[in-house]
Amino acid sequence: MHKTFLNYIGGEWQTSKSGDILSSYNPANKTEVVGSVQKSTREELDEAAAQAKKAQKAWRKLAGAERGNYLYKAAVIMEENLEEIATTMTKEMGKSLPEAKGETTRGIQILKYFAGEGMRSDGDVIPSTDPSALMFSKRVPIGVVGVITPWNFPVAIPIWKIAPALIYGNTVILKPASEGSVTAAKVIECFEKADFPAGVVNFITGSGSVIGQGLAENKDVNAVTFTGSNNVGKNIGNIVGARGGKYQLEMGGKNPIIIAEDCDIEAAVDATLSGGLKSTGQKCTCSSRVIVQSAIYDQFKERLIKKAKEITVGDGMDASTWMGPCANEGQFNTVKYYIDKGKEEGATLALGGNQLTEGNLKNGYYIEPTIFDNVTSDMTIAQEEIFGPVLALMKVDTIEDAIAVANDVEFGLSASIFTKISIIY
Ligand SMILES: NC(=O)c1ccc[n+]([C@@H]2O[C@H](COP(=O)([O-])OP(=O)(O)OC[C@H]3O[C@@H](n4cnc5c(N)ncnc54)[C@H](O)[C@@H]3O)[C@@H](O)[C@H]2O)c1
Ligand SMILES: O=CCCC(=O)C(=O)O
Repeated sequence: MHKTFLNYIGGEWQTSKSGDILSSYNPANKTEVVGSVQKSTREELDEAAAQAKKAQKAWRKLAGAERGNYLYKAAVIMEENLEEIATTMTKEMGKSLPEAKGETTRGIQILKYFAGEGMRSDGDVIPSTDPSALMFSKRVPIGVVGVITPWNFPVAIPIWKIAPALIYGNTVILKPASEGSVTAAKVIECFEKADFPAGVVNFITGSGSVIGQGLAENKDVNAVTFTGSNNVGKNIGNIVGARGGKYQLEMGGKNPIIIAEDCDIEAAVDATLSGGLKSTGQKCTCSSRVIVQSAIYDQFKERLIKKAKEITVGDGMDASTWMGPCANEGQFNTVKYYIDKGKEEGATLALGGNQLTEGNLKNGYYIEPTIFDNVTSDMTIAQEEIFGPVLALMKVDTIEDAIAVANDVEFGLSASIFTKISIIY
């Protein structure tokens, strides 16, 4: 029997007056409901903002060390619940259980790090030309911070936004992506158990266009921190900026991995598969453009395909699974769209490209590890973020060409290179 989670506003778990819920389904087993959350209204968001504003007055006055104690306590409670949180994550968005445990551990470490931040220097003394002047900078809270997060890292991303905001005396309202909301609710339960004062940590679920947009528009929300897709992020930045609020946007990527001719090919193959296909390619940092020097192109491609064929695809809860399903139906359809687009535009499908339907796989959103060959920069699959298990192999002659191809996209997020020489560019 699955559980329906409530909003957490002003220190109380509350049912939405809408009477509607949103359910999260297991992408490895489409008919299994992992849990449900509230489909909240704009009025409930306004209430959360008012509560957060009220609570911030006292929260900002606590010593940093005292705020740090709350964060540390939440981290310890999360540690006690690590297994449950990670299992929920795997069931809700499909990443393998070891990856989900790794992410939960990362969230705990981030909380502990920021707990310590309450005892570290929070400013600088700056030399002045006037000997009688004391010039200094000091970090001060902004007020209420709205936190809008995606589904691909449903623990680490909310925490890496919430923890720094809280330690400096801000209060927060978290609105997670619907497809990661049940996992996020379990994290918020740990914050509740850590006894944060009412209104310091608030949690509200619902659609992006109502609750996400509402956070961007609400004047009591002094800053918005967002991670997600480019279009949504740009819209949020415009809305918050227009009302004089502060905003922070972390968005998509189309990241290159350069394979130089002098590299250790086995190490480069392993890194390409891990960087491109772990979490089913659903990372902003996923290295989806594999730029290979022509001298080793065929050798590298052959090794890459051979090892990619060995990848075990399945339910993230199975110990033998290396790669899970796409996180949801929308993402599954997007990946299929880009595979068709790659074929249409003349890239050669060197491996995969199909839905997997054998045995239990038929119940989930599974796509084979997919490798395209002969990809050029003008193709859509070389320019747009796919967010799926699809690698694009691109052949270049020189390192200079490789760097030019690597830079030939509108994105700039992460990049890697496999070589034995130092490159100064
Ligand atoms: N740069 C990074 O650190 C980073 C990290 C993780 C994910 N991402 C990016 O996130 C994307 C995948 O995540 P996603 O599909 O959840 O992204 P998304 O943009 O669809 O959703 C992100 C969040 O925004 C909310 N939202 C949707 N519409 C909104 C609106 N009109 N106004 C306000 N909020 C709205 C969603 O409900 C969700 O909480 C990818 O592009 C990926 O690269 C980036
Ligand atoms: O999806 C974006 C976050 C990427 C990340 O944290 C990672 O690759 O570990």
